[in-house]
Amino acid sequence: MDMRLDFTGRTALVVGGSSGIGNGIALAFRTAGADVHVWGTRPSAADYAGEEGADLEGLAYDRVDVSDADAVAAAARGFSRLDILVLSQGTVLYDRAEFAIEGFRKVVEVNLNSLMACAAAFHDLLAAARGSLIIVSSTAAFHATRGNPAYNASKTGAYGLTRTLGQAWAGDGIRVNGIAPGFVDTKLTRVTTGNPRRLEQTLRQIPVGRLGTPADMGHVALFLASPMAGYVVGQTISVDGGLVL
Ligand SMILES: NC(=O)c1ccc[n+]([C@@H]2O[C@H](COP(=O)([O-])OP(=O)(O)OC[C@H]3O[C@@H](n4cnc5c(N)ncnc54)[C@H](O)[C@@H]3O)[C@@H](O)[C@H]2O)c1
Ligand SMILES: O=C(O)C(=O)C[C@H](O)[C@H](O)CO
Repeated sequence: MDMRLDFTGRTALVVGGSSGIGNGIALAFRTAGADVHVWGTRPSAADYAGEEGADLEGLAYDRVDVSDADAVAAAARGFSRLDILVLSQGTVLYDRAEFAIEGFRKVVEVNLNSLMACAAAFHDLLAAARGSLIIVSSTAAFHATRGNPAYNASKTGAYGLTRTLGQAWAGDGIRVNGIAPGFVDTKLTRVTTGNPRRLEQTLRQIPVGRLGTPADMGHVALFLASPMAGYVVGQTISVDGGLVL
């Protein structure tokens, strides 16, 4: 039985790893010994300095806009090996902006289309490494959150993509799985957590009675990428304190 969570000598890339959930996942792989790269949207790692939930110490940062598939392919050519790819990029629009087609397209581009761009760009390296791809969707894949048609549809799409790539690429040696976070305290959810009334309503819906943390997501990502999950394919694990129940 191989119960090690030791990723020494492995290379990981976490898209969106410079903040929030992606950062929690990147730090988990860093702690487990991996050589960790992160992609984000700001010009340099220094632009995240001092921001809550952004620890880039020891992580190799590059600015890559993953909604540009050519930029993704070009950046991927800079890698000679990749064992673990985590796709944690995401965005959401408020004030009904997702009901207008421009807003809808913008969100789908980042939350769904870019997943395929990244996965395709790294397929060959992941196959050569018999590696692992982890897609971060959301419990919004399973229940509608008000006012976010593009967010919810893109997350349901991410869930479907995880199953489909899981099936299609298992034979290539790549295990594809997903994490569906519930409600995690990051800047994406500040609109809710920063409002005491909304925060209280949210907490009432979570059986364990607390928000999730990026570290909660990191622990599950380590498991999914490890040999302990060697027979887990195409699955999305809800990591939500019981929210979807
Ligand atoms: N916070 C939650 O409660 C929650 C719940 C469920 C799912 N999620 C999902 O988790 C993921 C991470 O979100 P988060 O909460 O950590 O928020 P976040 O805003 O901290 O993270 C989003 C990340 O995506 C990156 N990103 C956005 N657009 C990009 C682009 N065009 N190119 C490259 N990178 C881009 C950002 O740099 C950022 O690091 C998202 O997919 C989000 O939908 C979050
Ligand atoms: O993915 C989720 O469920 C989130 O919590 C992210 C968003 O903040 C929320 O869905 C928007 O209403």
